[in-house]
Amino acid sequence: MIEIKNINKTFGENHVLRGISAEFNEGMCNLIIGGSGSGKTTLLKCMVGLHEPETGSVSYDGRDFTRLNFEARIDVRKEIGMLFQSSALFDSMTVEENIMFPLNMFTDQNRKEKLERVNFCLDRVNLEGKNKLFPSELSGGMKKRVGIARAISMQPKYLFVDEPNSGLDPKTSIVIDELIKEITEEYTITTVVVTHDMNSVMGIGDNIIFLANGQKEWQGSNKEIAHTDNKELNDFVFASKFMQAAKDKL
Ligand SMILES: Nc1ncnc2c1ncn2[C@@H]1O[C@H](COP(=O)(O)OP(=O)(O)OP(=O)(O)O)[C@@H](O)[C@H]1O
Repeated sequence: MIEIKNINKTFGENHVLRGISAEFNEGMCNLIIGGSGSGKTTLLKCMVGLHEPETGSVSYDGRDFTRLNFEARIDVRKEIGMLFQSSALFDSMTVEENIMFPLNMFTDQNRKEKLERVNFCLDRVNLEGKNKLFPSELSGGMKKRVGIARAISMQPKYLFVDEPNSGLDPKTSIVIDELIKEITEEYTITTVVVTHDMNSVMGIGDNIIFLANGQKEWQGSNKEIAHTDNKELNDFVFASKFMQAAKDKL
């Protein structure tokens, strides 16, 4: 479980996060949603240490990341898998080399062991045999799957995913969402996903944190969201006539 308490983050005069507290549960897809500029990515970056919040704590199963020294932070980082926007694959490396990268960085496994892990992860995301392809030879959905394979290569306890569906068609988006959910449940990972995608919210939102005006406006599950009387959340999630009509039928 990851627990954040009273996170405040400013950029100059811009007070982006205002006292955010929340819990992110193990074996669940925990979603951070909110309008553009509401601070979703900033919160994600504060949680993994890419931004330092001015106040607050980020606790990984009882270990307060914000108060750990450099070496202790590296130990926690080794337990974190990340898939950030555009998959962030290294273009000059093959699929195999991309997935092996964290293993080269953080383990002393021999080449055979690393290759076995790469092949296991590739199988897991249904890309067996694609080892020698370069990112330029992959579709957007395949790139995301390679990103997921790399993110799980170190058998993470925590998985952070920023906009997994950006640039994907609706069908491929669902495949990626389902893969994230399966992996989360199968390996009991605490997964945190930043998303704009309302299909994702309704499909995999076990625990949803809604940000508005720099604050946590609402927290609940996809089952609860349809019956919320929170006006801001309602306006955000069911903004389109189509979504409103779908809600009315629930
Ligand atoms: N490194 C930075 N320096 C200065 N301001 C920043 C920085 N990163 C984010 N911001 C500001 O913080 C605010 C929140 O940005 P953030 O990217 O977290 O929002 P978001 O909810 O993820 O938006 P989107 O959905 O559009 O990606 C914005 O006003 C943005 O300009």
